[in-house]
Amino acid sequence: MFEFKVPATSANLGLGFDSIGMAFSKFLYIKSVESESFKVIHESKENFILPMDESNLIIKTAIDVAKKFNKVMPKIQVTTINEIPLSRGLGSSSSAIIAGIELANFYCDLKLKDYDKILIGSEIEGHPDNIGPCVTGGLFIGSYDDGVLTYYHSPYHHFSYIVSIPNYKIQTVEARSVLPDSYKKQDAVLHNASANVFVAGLLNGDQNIIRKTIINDRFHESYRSDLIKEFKEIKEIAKKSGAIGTVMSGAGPTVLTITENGHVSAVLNALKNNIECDHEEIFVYNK
Ligand SMILES: Nc1ncnc2c1ncn2[C@@H]1O[C@H](COP(=O)(O)OP(=O)(O)OP(=O)(O)O)[C@@H](O)[C@H]1O
Ligand SMILES: N[C@@H](CCO)C(=O)O
Repeated sequence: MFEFKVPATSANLGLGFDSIGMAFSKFLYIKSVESESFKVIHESKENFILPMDESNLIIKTAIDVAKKFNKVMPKIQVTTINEIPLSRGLGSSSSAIIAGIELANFYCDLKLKDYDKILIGSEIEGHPDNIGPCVTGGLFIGSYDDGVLTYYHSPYHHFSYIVSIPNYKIQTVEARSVLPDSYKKQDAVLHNASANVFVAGLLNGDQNIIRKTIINDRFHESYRSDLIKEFKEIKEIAKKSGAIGTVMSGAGPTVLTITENGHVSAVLNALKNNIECDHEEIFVYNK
């Protein structure tokens, strides 16, 4: 029997497109035992739509990773309890990929280090911003390009967080298809400069820096705002009630609001009173 959990993650944090992510305390729980065939038992209703055989992303990843190391993945039965909503911008696909990597690592004795797990996961996802914090917890800042991975991570204790989770799904591929192939120099320069300062603010817990820079994304949010009809309104209401900043969580439709500690109730109540979707405080998961 092998049991573990993988956290939800929120990617981008606005300016860190495909690079920054944070782990949060909602989990994909996995229990596995060797079996006569590959089988996935879903204990959470929302996951009943997912495959139960080796075409399931968790099992498929485990088989592929074992193969990559010239091993054969033994047949297992996996039972999942999943608190991470599917296709809502909270990193469900990365949690499934990391679960598959952990299973291959355990059953094939691959002795993978965190770096190896993030590298393999990034190869599959194409970017490390959800995969990274799934493995490290806390705050993750990374870059991945053509097999080269570099990252920084650390536990994170600044600020409080609210997620607003609309009741519809957006597939990441769809949300990426609306992005342009290139950006104007003026936009790229503003985004880059703001992102550099934003990271300094993030690492130092400097809310004034975050307030001023988080609004300067030029890479994805404006292109995706037609897909997330609540985004502009959530942002305005959160700002009026004193929040530090509001961003799309990953590829959406979940929206993430950052507030000062002790100020969550005011923002949460304002959101609950004005916008119809699930709003809840969510906590950073530090390993
Ligand atoms: N627990 C799981 N088991 C098997 N497959 C899963 C699981 N969770 C997610 N998936 C697969 O990942 C897909 C969702 O991936 P997608 O990238 O669209 O959204 P997301 O990862 O939730 O959002 P984001 O990347 O924006 O944070 C599901 O439709 C399913 O195919
Ligand atoms: N950085 C990714 C996260 C979702 O997988 C995106 O915004 O498309």
